[in-house]
Amino acid sequence: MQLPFVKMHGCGNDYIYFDCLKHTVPKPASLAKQLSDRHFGIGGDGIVLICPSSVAAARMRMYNADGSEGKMCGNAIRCVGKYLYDSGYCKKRQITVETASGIKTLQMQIAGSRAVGATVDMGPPVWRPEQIPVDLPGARVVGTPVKVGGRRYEITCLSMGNPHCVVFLPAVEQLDLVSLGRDFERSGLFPQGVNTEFVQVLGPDQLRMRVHERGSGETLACGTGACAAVCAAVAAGLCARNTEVQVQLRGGALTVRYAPETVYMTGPAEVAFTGTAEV
Ligand SMILES: N[C@H](CCC[C@H](N)C(=O)O)C(=O)O
Repeated sequence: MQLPFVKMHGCGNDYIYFDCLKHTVPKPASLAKQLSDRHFGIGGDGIVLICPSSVAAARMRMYNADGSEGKMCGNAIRCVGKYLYDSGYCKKRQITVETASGIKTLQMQIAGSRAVGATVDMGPPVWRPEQIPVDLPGARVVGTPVKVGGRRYEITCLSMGNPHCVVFLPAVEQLDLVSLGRDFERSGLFPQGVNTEFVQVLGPDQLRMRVHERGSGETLACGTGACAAVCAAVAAGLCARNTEVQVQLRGGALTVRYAPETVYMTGPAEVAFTGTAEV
C-alpha cells in the first residue's frame, strides 16, 4: 500500500508524519520501527499520526523509533499545528491538538501563507509523578542522590505529560550520551523508561542541554525535555520563574517560560520533504 507522508522536524527532532484525517495507517508501532531506520527506512526519531478528534482540531499520536507510543511530544506538536495550518485544515492562529496527555493550545507563528513555528501551552509540570517511582533514601523533589553506572548523580524527576529525569552537570558537550543514556534507562529507577536531560547552566536565562530519549536514544532536541529542564532549573533556584529561558540543543534553540500557572514552549516547525511510503 502506498502512503503519502511529510517529513518534518522541530530543531532537528525529526518525525515522519501521516495524515490520518484522509488515510489509515496499519500497525503504526511496527511501521515506526521500520520507517525510522536511517539506512533501511526513511529515517527519523519516530512517526506521528495526525488523526481526527471530536474535541480538538486533530489528535496527535506519536511513536518512538523503537515502536513505543509516547504520550506527548513538544517538537512534534508544533509540526502538527504547522501541517493543519498549511494544508488548510485549520487556517487559524490558535489551534488545539488532542494528545494522550490532554488537549494543548498552540499560537501559530505565520510567515506569508505558512506556519513557521508555534508557542505551545504545555501545561504545568507534575513533580514526582507516579511513573517515576524514585523513592530512595534522601529522595527529594530536586537533586535526589542516586548511583547510576557506578557514578553518583543528583536527579530531578518530573512529568511534562511524559516522564523526565533532569541531571545538572558542569559540562555536557563531551558526554558519551549513548552509554550514559543507556545506564539511566537500565538503572532500574524507571520501570516505564524515562527521557533523560543532561543540562549545563550557562546563565540565569540560558541552558545547554543534551537528551537521551525513551524509545529513540539521543535526539537533536526534545521539546518536553527542554520544558522539564527549565522547570527543574527554576525549582533548583538556577533560573527565575516567568523568565524566557533559551535552551540550546544540538539541533537549535527553544524558548521556555515557566509561568505561574503553566509552561510555554516556543520553537520552529519545518518541512524537510514529502514522499510516499510503501507499507
Ligand atoms: N521519547 C518521548 C516522546 C518524544 C518527546 C520529544 N521528542 C519531545 O519533543 O517532547 C517519550 O517516549 O516520552
